[in-house]
Amino acid sequence: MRAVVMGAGSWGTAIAKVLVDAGTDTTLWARRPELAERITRDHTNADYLPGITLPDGLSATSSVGEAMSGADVVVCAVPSQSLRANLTEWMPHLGADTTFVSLAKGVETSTLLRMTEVISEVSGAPGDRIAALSGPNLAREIAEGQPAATVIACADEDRARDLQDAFKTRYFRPYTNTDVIGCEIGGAVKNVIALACGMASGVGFGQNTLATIITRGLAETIRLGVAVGAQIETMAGLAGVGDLVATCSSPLSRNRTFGAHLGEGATMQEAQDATHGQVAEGVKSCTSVRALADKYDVEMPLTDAVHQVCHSGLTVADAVSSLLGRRAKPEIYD
Ligand SMILES: NC(=O)c1ccc[n+]([C@@H]2O[C@H](COP(=O)([O-])OP(=O)(O)OC[C@H]3O[C@@H](n4cnc5c(N)ncnc54)[C@H](O)[C@@H]3O)[C@@H](O)[C@H]2O)c1
Ligand SMILES: O=P(O)(O)OC[C@H](O)CO
Repeated sequence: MRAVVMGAGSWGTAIAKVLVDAGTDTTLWARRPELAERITRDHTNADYLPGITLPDGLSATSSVGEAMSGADVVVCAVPSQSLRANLTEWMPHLGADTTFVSLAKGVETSTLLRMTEVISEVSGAPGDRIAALSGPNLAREIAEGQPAATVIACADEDRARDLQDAFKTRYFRPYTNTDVIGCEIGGAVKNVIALACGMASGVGFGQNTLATIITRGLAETIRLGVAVGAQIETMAGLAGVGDLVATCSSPLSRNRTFGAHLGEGATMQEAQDATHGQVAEGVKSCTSVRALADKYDVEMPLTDAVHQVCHSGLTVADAVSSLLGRRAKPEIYD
């Protein structure tokens, strides 16, 4: 198997390292030629993973044709909202039987499609050739070789098992799952909930508040997931609660950090500037997740509050009052 990872940000670079460590022949594509040169020459990606030494066997290129030549597996590691445009540019270089692996955690704002649906629409590939990889996987920790697990979800179980072999190392343990919808909804919604946790922590609230947001965030994830066809067990797994807990708890999370800036009183622009060009997917996906919830008539008050803070000028303090002022109800309801 030969893999190409398209996108040399923090997760693309970390997952390329995983693939090489797993013994899979892998090339990394970077948009900027100078970054590709530095990765190949110095075995570092100082822009995204400073201090991490990349394997000697990993080379990078900024040529799409060179990167994709002979690749059986194309790993899509660009942000959700730019996946469609990137994939359209890559199309002339794709092989006929390519397997796609989506790493992006988001829902397209213009169409409300999940990332595997975008890949299918643009490439024409059937769903059984498209997998999603998702789990509690903060890029830096994985790049450091800290033990973690993930989920590789694909409708074709044999293909998922082949990918499991291609990504499995002594520190990175992929599980297979056929519930692609559940994995993608879990990954998209947790970014929005991590923004809420960051806001709470920025305001100065402690662990009770965080646990409340995580747990009620999981309830929102499950309600939306079930409505769009996901299995509840997936949301209780690594790509659901696992990723939710990791992202909502870690200062390494860009989404949580973005929310913390807002909670501390920063403007959206100031919070954006503080990301140094790295993507906090939930900022855009709160709009599409909320629209998806509206479409399926699912109640998602935390998502709604995050959306209003990010896009309608609601203050974090007013968001808290509004959430706590909602009518009383049972914990579990349809
Ligand atoms: N970083 C993580 O810990 C992590 C872990 C799991 C999943 N993810 C997901 O992986 C996806 C990629 O995230 P990342 O962490 O690598 O992001 P990043 O911000 O570190 O890097 C994004 C990469 O995409 C490129 N890029 C940015 N905008 C682009 C555009 N318009 N067109 C083409 N390329 C563009 C950048 O140059 C960079 O190489 C996101 O959906 C994210 O949610 C990230
Ligand atoms: O840094 P974030 O907030 O994009 O989260 C990274 C990963 O998705 C965690 O699994």
